[in-house]
Amino acid sequence: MKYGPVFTIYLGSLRVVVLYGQEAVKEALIDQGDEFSGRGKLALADKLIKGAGIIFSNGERWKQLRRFALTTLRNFGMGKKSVEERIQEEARFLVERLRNTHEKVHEEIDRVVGRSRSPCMADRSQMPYTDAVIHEVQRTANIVPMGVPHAVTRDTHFRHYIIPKGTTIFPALQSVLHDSREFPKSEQFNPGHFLDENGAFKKSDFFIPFSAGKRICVGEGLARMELFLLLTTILQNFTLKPLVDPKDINITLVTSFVSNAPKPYQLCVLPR
Ligand code: HEM
Repeated sequence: MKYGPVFTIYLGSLRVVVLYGQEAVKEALIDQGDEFSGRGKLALADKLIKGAGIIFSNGERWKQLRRFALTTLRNFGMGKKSVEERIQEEARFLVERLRNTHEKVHEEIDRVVGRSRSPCMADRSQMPYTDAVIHEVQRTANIVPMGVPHAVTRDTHFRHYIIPKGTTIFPALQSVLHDSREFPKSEQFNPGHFLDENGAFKKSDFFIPFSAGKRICVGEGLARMELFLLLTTILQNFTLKPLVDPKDINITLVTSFVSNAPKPYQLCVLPR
């Protein structure tokens, strides 16, 4: 089915506007960031969370909670050395307990990090292939395909629409992460989507698993640090071997609530 960049659907009696594709999502969440910074309603979240916490709060309360969260995360050292050390410790702990994503990742880890020390964030810039693999995992296994709902904070002129204040907005992150203009054969897992012809890492404006604009994920820096340090530490020490041929593993994601999760499957963790 072909969708336009802005369309309306009904979830029961709730009228919802969906933003589809990179241009519409960027225009709304970044260029008109203020208007689209409200949080939309989710019946289940209303029932369970009752508007508490950052994710489902709005207005002044949200601003204060967000400021507080960012300051606390910064004080805690998000994206800085102290957290890096804590994640390295966690990764070493994992390694102690456990002792092929791809040979190329192993090769890069052996060349840049070696076997005698823990990987650190400074290594990432010299490991374009590993960085591209992590980006491609997040792109293909996007855990929040429709984004978390937003709401417009006032009557908003967007393209040729007037969107009434309070309307729920779903920025369809999946439509950006799977845009075939940016990611040819977008349904296939291919780290080459994030590499240029010389094998250097290539940034993409279409890579938005953490969303964009004023409500962008507060934990992005921490999550990206964890993904890099945990994956590299595990692969530095182990080869992961599925019990069946990798092409027979069903990687279709299971959707529940607003999130996607991979199906569980078994693999062997072999010391290298
Ligand atoms: C791979 C891991 C993660 C992914 C893919 C992810 C993705 C997202 C997405 C898509 C949103 C919705 C943004 C929007 O409303 O447009 C979000 C919001 C949020 N995330 Fe994350 N997240 C991750 C990890 C984390 C971590 C580790 C933390 C905490 C340290 C965190 C804290 C939050 C908070 C507090 C919000 C709400 C922000 C707000 O409403 O202003 N996330 N995240």
